Amino acid sequence: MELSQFMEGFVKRNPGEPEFYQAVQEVAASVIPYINDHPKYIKARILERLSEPDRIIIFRVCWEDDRGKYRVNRGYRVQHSNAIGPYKGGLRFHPSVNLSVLKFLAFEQTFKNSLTTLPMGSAKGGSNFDPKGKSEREIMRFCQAFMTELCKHIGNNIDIPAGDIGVGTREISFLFGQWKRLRNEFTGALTGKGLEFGGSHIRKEATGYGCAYFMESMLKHRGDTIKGKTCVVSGAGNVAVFTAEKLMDLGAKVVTLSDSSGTIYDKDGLNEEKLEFVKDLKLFKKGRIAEYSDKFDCEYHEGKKPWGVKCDLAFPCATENELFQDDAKELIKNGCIAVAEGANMPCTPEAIRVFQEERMLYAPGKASNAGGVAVSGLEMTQNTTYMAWSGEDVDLLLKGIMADIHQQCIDYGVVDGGYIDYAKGANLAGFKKVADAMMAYGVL
Ligand SMILES: NC(=O)C1=CN([C@@H]2O[C@H](COP(=O)(O)OP(=O)(O)OC[C@H]3O[C@@H](n4cnc5c(N)ncnc54)[C@H](OP(=O)(O)O)[C@@H]3O)[C@@H](O)[C@H]2O)C=CC1
Ligand SMILES: O=C(O)CCC(=O)C(=O)O
Repeated sequence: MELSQFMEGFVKRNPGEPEFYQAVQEVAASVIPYINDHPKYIKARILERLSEPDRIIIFRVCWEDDRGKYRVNRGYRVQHSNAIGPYKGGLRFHPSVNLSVLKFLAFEQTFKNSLTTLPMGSAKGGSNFDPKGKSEREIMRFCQAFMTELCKHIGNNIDIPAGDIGVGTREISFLFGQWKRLRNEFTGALTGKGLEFGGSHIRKEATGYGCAYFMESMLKHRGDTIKGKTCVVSGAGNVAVFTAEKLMDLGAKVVTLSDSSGTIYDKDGLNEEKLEFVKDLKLFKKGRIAEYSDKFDCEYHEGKKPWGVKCDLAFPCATENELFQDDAKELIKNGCIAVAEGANMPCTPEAIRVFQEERMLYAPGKASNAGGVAVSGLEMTQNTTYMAWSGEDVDLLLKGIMADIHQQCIDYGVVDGGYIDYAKGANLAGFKKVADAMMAYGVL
């Protein structure tokens, strides 16, 4: 099988979906040489089947704003694969949400969830609803309207949504409340819930903590450590702040955060007080990161990303395609030795090529940000056994899972000269488990 031939057919079947092409092409480039060596996968058309979602649900979400005006948004759930477990993946509320974005995210989730070692299939969903500037009551009404339709398609052993961009604990709480009301059952059909009603300790921290743990594993494998390193982090949401928190715990200096308006550059580095300010500002008050520079008197670069700042380690934690080829070159010029993706697909293919040609440590999101969904899996286990584990216990399990994912990347990712191609390793290890399950089921 040839990559170009496969992609030609794929693009024809999915017109106008650039993010989906990007994600599929990246995986197909790693997987095709492997399946050419294992023709049973070609005969079973596993790659064609794996790049076609099981099901896509699209629905109208009608709600009333605070002025009594009726509003209409579009809701989606892409149930990509339940080959190795129930559908599982986040919900995104952002004006940029469309089918291409959700299909790429659900596709990526397939390999990520496979890597976690837990029995989870893959999905992604959301809406083009923009939470910015909406009152809490508007957000609640929207979430209730969204769940009124979504509840017909999810459930404990069917599909278990969680948060993503624009969907944090507050939104999950509104969604879960409506689920419970409509279904008249208290089951853990969403993860990322509040601790009082079935949520897991460390879920909100897990994606960021896991990303820092993954970086620590990559550095350790090269005989190095996070301690003393200067780090640039993009974003200022859930993933970014908890990546920064764990990096600081591990002895690093974090000098940037950003949002869609600009970047703060704090030469002295964040500390506990500053990070608490950011959590309150971005996760609760939904303010702008520029307010950090007013409060702590540091540089603010309007409209800029953090990639021009001198650093040892970089963590893109905001959104897809936020780090381009020139940014990658700039990072290398400024001394950066390693990149771990907290976001999904934040580096463009050209940027990744630059990192890999330089033999830098580069961790793809499907490996380095898998800690979030892994702890979601642990939340599901706690819910179904009516248990609540301590934060220490969950953190220990998270560390073990991230170390296991790192090992899988090594097992499948060693290339010429001993360089670890973490992207290839993650794609192949993630692929093999799902593909073998599909083979076992026969023609489905
Ligand atoms: N939450 C989770 O558990 C997981 C999340 N991820 C991924 O991590 C990334 C961040 O998610 P999360 O932290 O949960 O989301 P949040 O909504 O908490 O934060 C998103 C952050 O990214 C910024 N951002 C969003 N869109 C853009 C854009 N188009 N350009 C520039 N900045 C942007 C936001 O800025 P602003 O405030 O201005 O909008 C905000 O700072 C996403 O790629 C997500 O898919 C991956 C694994 C798990
Ligand atoms: O916790 C989950 O189910 C999903 C998290 C997520 O959306 C992701 O891994 O991208």
